[in-house]
Amino acid sequence: MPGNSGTSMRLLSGLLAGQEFLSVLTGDASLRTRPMGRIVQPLQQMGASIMGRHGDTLAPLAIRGGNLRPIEYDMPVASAQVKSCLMLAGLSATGPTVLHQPALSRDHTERMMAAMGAQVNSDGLALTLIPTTLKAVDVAVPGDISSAAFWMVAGLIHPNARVTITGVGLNPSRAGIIDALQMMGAGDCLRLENQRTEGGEPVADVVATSASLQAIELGGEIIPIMIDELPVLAVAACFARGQTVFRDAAELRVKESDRIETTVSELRRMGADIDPREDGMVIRGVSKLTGTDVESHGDHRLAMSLAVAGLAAAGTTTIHGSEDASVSYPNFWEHLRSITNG
Ligand SMILES: O=C(O)C1=C[C@@H](OP(=O)(O)O)[C@@H](O)[C@H](O)C1
Ligand SMILES: C=C(OP(=O)(O)O)C(=O)O
Repeated sequence: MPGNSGTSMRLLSGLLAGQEFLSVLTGDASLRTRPMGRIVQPLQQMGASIMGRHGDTLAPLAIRGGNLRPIEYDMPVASAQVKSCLMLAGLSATGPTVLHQPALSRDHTERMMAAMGAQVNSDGLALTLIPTTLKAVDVAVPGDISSAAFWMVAGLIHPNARVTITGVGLNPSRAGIIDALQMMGAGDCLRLENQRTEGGEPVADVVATSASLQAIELGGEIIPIMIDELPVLAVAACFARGQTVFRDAAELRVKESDRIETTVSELRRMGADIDPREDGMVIRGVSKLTGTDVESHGDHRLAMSLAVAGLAAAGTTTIHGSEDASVSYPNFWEHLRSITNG
């Protein structure tokens, strides 16, 4: 079955651009609509031969790599996927790769490559990678904060909840959701316990209990460090007092679904007062959501966000396409059952 991971396609393209053989990468209908020009164009500048549909901007991508030139590149989007793709290609270039980022995005690739012996220097928004052969290391992968975010929001918006999520990775380039929930007034209802460092990354247990949240305005540099959490934060905003605004988040339109349109349409079905904006959404808190039939639109994060909305809604919520959750969280429904059964 064709896959659905933009991250895999973009990172693999970077790796394959340095290999002297022909590769063809494709995916499901959603992945074949995701913008690939953002990686194809700089990889072509490095000398890789890449062809794709629609002027080399859409998969399937045919890549014949090898002999890459070093580039200095101004990244038009704050994307960790583009950055990681070019770093992987840069490993086999004939000189240093220099990237200028418009804003910081998650830095797991920088940390992991450095741990594997690569020379990676970050200076503000500029990043330089000197090509090296990586050495193998044992890696402890911390719990994924994007998956944990569903339980944080569930614990905060449910009227009678206490949820503990153990071993959550809190890398500062990923932890925007904690800051956003604190700005919404979560306070002691969202606590970090047993803070420690594992595998070079900050980790803690996160405890979320029922809270009274207030609206916030969110935009600018926090957006790339919590981009995948915006759909579930929209659910939290439905239960907050006042009007929440997300801006500078147009990237949501080019994820597995157009997450601005799909989050708005599905939460509206449940009674949310939510409007789309070109680069975000506006959500006014309501006293309750009501369970009904909703649709995942082939998007794992939407399926799981709707489950969280359903937990706090009155009546039954039926999520069509609930199996999509397995794209990033195969045990999601099992974990949901275990927290609801106490
Ligand atoms: O590097 C990654 O693994 C990811 C980066 C983000 O994409 P962008 O950095 O392109 O926004 C995020 O949305 C995606 O789910 C995973
Ligand atoms: C992993 C995700 O997406 P992608 O398909 O971009 O890898 C995501 O949306 O959380």
